Amino acid sequence: MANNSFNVFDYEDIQLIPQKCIIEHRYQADTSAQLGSHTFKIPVVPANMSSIIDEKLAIWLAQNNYFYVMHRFEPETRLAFVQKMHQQQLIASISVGVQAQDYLLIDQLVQAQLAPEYITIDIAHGYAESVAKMIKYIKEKLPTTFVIAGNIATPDAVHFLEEAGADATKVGIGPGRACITKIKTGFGTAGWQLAAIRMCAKAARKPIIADGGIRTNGDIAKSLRFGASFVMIGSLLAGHDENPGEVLEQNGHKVKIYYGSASALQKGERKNIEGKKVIVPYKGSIVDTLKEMQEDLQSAISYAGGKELEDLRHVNYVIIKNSIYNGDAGVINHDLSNL
Ligand SMILES: NC(=O)C1=CN([C@@H]2O[C@H](COP(=O)(O)OP(=O)(O)OC[C@H]3O[C@@H](n4cnc5c(N)ncnc54)[C@H](OP(=O)(O)O)[C@@H]3O)[C@@H](O)[C@H]2O)C=CC1
Ligand SMILES: Nc1nc2c(ncn2[C@@H]2O[C@H](COP(=O)(O)O)[C@@H](O)[C@H]2O)c(=O)[nH]1
Repeated sequence: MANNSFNVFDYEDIQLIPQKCIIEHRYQADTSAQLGSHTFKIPVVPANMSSIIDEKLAIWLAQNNYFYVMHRFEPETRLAFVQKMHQQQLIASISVGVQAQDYLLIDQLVQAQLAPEYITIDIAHGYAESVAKMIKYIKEKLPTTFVIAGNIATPDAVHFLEEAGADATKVGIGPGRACITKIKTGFGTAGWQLAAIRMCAKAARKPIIADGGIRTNGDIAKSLRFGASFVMIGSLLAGHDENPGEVLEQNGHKVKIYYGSASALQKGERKNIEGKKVIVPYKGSIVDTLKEMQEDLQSAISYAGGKELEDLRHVNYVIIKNSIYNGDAGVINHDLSNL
């Protein structure tokens, strides 16, 4: 792929074309999505970031049949977390890196006879031997665990991780709202994330999780159209009562803080910083936001002329650069709350 450039597009450049409706009501559209041996309510997973998810939210998500991935930034709590989830007969889904402590955790899980249903290997540059080695280690020690590996940006990387044994790959380098990778390194899929998903999905033999850059609920349907099986979301699922952190006040408005996993705030030092802190509006309960995501997906399925998520995958589309805000592309915060 070196020295090549591509015709690319992103979420705001695409509109999906409606087909004849075949359902009488939107509630008849089935948004359930399978990953591994479990089926979840919607094909959406909150980002495994410490400003998005904590143990309490993980339990609520699991109890309510949403897929979740716990973050890896309190490494010493992970073993007890898996134990706690299994005691409650809930799915355990955790994150690991590629350091010695992560290998130790796998050994401890084996010793305790605790096999999490899902392990996500979460590192910034996932097209790496270190990730292949960790995939193989998990697959050898915990063969029943579904392994998600990332993050990556290219078909080559998809092949590499699938060859190593990954059950799913996570695509997206730099499109995140709290991300500054593009600015700091010149690399990534920021600005062409949807095209990257398409390229990776065409190459993939296993599910792809589209990670980062989702700014509206319609972007979820678009991700599925271009081959994603699931979508990982940070900023759109930030700012709720259930997200970690206090509700603050700024200029008379309630807000919360959303920060990147590679931000100084997360790392506690200024070393290899590729993330930032973002102030997001306070949005109330995540229950309502997730419900609205499901309703919007049901509506999307109906526009696709279908009755399940699979029907979104075959609709036609048009590419019109920056068209979706009807010429109002200058509106960058995409605040739809007063419509
Ligand atoms: N999706 C995305 O666009 C990005 C996501 N993140 C998230 O931030 C978190 C923390 O990431 P971070 O602390 O930066 O690194 P990681 O924790 O991801 O680093 C994992 C390992 O990879 C090594 N490494 C080699 N090259 C790179 C590279 N270009 N970028 C990062 N690591 C590299 C690191 O070594 P060493 O530290 O010695 O270099 C380290 O041993 C993770 O959760 C990650 O997913 C971060 C950046 C981009
Ligand atoms: N480059 C960075 N990417 C990061 C960082 N922290 C998280 N992330 C990625 O962003 C998505 C969420 O994106 P959003 O657009 O929905 O907000 C998350 O899942 C990670 O992949 C970071 O510090 N730097």
